[in-house]
Amino acid sequence: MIRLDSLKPVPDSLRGAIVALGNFDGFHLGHQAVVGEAIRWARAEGRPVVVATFDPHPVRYFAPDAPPFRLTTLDQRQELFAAAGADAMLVIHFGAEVAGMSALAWIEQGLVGHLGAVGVVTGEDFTFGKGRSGNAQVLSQEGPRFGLVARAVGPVTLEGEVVSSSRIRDALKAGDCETAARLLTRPFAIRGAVQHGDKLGRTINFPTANLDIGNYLRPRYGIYAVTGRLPDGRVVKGAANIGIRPTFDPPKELLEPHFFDFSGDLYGQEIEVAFHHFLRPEAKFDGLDALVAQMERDCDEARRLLA
Ligand SMILES: Cc1cc2nc3c(=O)[nH]c(=O)nc-3n(C[C@H](O)[C@H](O)[C@H](O)COP(=O)(O)O)c2cc1C
Ligand SMILES: Nc1ncnc2c1ncn2[C@@H]1O[C@H](COP(=O)(O)OP(=O)(O)O)[C@@H](O)[C@H]1O
Repeated sequence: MIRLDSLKPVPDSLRGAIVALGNFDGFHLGHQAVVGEAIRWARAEGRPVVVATFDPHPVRYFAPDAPPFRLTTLDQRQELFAAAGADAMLVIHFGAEVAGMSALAWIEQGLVGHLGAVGVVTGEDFTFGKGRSGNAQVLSQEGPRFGLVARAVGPVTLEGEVVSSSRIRDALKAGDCETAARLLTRPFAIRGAVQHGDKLGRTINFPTANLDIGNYLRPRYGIYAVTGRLPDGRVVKGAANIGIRPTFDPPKELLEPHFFDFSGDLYGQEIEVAFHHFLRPEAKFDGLDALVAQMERDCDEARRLLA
């Protein structure tokens, strides 16, 4: 799949596209409905489909000190959009220039001028442009002057409530991976390169692949039943600690999965850890024996839950 950059020209083959405009972090059920509508429309007219996303997230620009909240990285989003059937992902670099563009400039210069789009799909509540003055109604009123047709997709509900990124974040902050997975249609997963740690895990027979949590939303700290996707595509089961490992000094924020029935060198390799079930909060243990005994119970429980 092609990755387009809002600062670079768009290849001719992608002009005349139907664009799904949004942020689509998480690519939850609601996002899937917007992108799905763009894909059906494009297929019917034999046009390419471009899915837009922002980097950094506009909230990061307006509130630089807000705690991390991302549900996916750009790479994860690109794979999800590709699997849904999109032809390209457009990364809109969100800075002072984009933040200051009027809704009309978004339409005329961005969607039509830069991208050459002929159709745009958004969620009914999506806003864009300076002062959030742009929305689905503005797109359908002003777009046709520039040859752009707009469609809006209504909210998707699940279990009686609208699906939203904040609902997913709230679930994850409460350790409720199961709800998050239903709204996302897949488990929340953190991807990263395995780093070197204290080399203590192997001495207690629980090696853990250490990952930085980066800009991801922090799920409730604690121990989880997880699966890991390894670089060769293999999926392995495991138990992971996410948090500051209070038994150890100094405390350090990490995601540390121990995979069952696996041995191998993962250092420097990119893996993805999916969160399936919360087991317990992190605890501070008096000594390694007590910690190891608890880790054995955690692994038993994780195996049972993942069976
Ligand atoms: C399933 C599991 C549960 C763990 N629970 C805790 C815990 O409750 N408290 C804690 O301080 N460390 C806990 N740890 C230990 C640390 O995450 C990690 O294994 C230890 O710091 C050794 O790390 P190393 O990879 O840097 O050698 C747990 C690890 C695993 C795999
Ligand atoms: N079953 C396993 N689960 C996780 N990592 C494993 C496993 N077996 C081997 N490893 C390797 O061992 C490393 C972790 O060993 P550990 O002693 O905890 O060292 P560190 O402190 O550097 O993380 C991982 O990064 C990975 O390369």
